[in-house]
Amino acid sequence: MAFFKKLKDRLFKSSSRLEDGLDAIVEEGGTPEPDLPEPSQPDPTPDTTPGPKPATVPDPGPDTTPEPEPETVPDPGPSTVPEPEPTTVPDPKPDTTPTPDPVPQPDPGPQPAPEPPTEVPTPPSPTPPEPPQEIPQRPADSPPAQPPTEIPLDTLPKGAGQPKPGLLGRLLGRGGDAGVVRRALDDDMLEQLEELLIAADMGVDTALRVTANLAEGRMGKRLSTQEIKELLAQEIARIMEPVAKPMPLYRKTPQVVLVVGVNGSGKTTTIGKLASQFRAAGKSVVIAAGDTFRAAAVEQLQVWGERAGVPVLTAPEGSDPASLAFDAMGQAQAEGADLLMIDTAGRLQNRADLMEELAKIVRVIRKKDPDAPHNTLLVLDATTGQNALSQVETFRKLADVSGLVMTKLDGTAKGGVLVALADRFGLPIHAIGVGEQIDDLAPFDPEEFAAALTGLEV
Ligand SMILES: Nc1nc2c(ncn2[C@@H]2O[C@H](COP(=O)(O)OP(=O)(O)OP(=O)(O)O)[C@@H](O)[C@H]2O)c(=O)[nH]1
Repeated sequence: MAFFKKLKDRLFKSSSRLEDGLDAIVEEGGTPEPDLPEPSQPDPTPDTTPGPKPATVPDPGPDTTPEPEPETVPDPGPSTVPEPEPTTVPDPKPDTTPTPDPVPQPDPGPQPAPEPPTEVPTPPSPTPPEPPQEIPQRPADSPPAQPPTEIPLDTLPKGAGQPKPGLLGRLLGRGGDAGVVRRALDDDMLEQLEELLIAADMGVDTALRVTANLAEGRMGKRLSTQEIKELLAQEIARIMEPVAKPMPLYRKTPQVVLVVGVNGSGKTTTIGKLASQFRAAGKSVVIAAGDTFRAAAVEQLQVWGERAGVPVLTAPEGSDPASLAFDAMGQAQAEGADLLMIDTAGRLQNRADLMEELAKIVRVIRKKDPDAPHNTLLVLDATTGQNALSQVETFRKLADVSGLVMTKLDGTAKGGVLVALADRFGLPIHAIGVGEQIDDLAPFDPEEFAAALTGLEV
């Protein structure tokens, strides 16, 4: 609960925008009601059909998952989805050098994990090559240095997130504090709600979908701000649920995590935060400072490496990032590191160069492990709002993006963009950045997020 409060505080700008807007909408045509509001149930009024809106609306499922989403994998446990390792990355001829490393057996095996003391869910995974474990993400304040292998995130505000049993009941059943202002849901109000969600950067399609779902069966019903918040949170959580997936950890090491994103999106910071969490979970980590063209970026990464207690491999300014990645891979293998995190440049001004640079890094590390990189994380800055959508499109063309991290959700009124991203791309959201400190990377919990975004008290 404490963590939820922190998240809610951090998402203040987004939630207050929604909250203020909702108040204004409800007050505009609403009237205070004394005690019991709308008796709830089967309102005889024949308004079961959600009015004119739904027609416009894309309908819950059409393009939610535009691309096949490699998640063929059987979902083991809580939030472990393995992610089938796309291995699709553009690399026509990976084996310029033979180097047939001893390690790379496909290992389809779903065997139970021997190493972690705690229960590793290790599902019977038919498809994926590796049975991933769990991401070590932990709540900001959990103690470091045990190898929990299980995501401590469940220790968090579960209550906050769970579909609260009485939610609908409360919505429809009571909730009538004296003097609560309610407004009957009509087309005008729906339109205002759509506009509000669009203004919160949810995007047009998603805003339409959310309001249509909210309207279904409720046209003509009188709703208060609080009730609308609850309904919105419910809808948002429903959209986010499928993408809330921690970054999978594979047993095969070193697991290579390529981190991509435009300059300033928070790659370095996120690498530092992740490295710190992995370390806290008992994993050994090596970082490669792959943006060799910017000395400042390298220095910053070194600072984060120090904070996280993780070595940072660098190369002379202007040298070939692929060559650094290759060396780093060698070192990570030699040291028996669990994870190798590779920072990359984010220059989008010249996509051809960047694409070639990323492709070369991939080509080169595959000489040492044909399955690498095992994760390609795209780091997005929430303050860019809708621009994040085009960044995803661009980077998916440049690299085989396997998951997202959204940074700077604190201090922006554009938190709704995460909903748009989930709705549009269906890419796993591994974590969210809610500040500049090392602990300010939170696992992504859809219900907490939805509640925080809508300003719902939990
Ligand atoms: N408020 C806030 N600031 C963040 C967050 N994540 C990163 N930042 C800040 O964003 C700025 C850019 O972060 P970097 O990690 O340097 O971004 P980068 O993508 O590595 O940028 P380059 O090194 O230029 O490629 C820094 O000032 C960070 O402190 C976050 O979650 N919240």
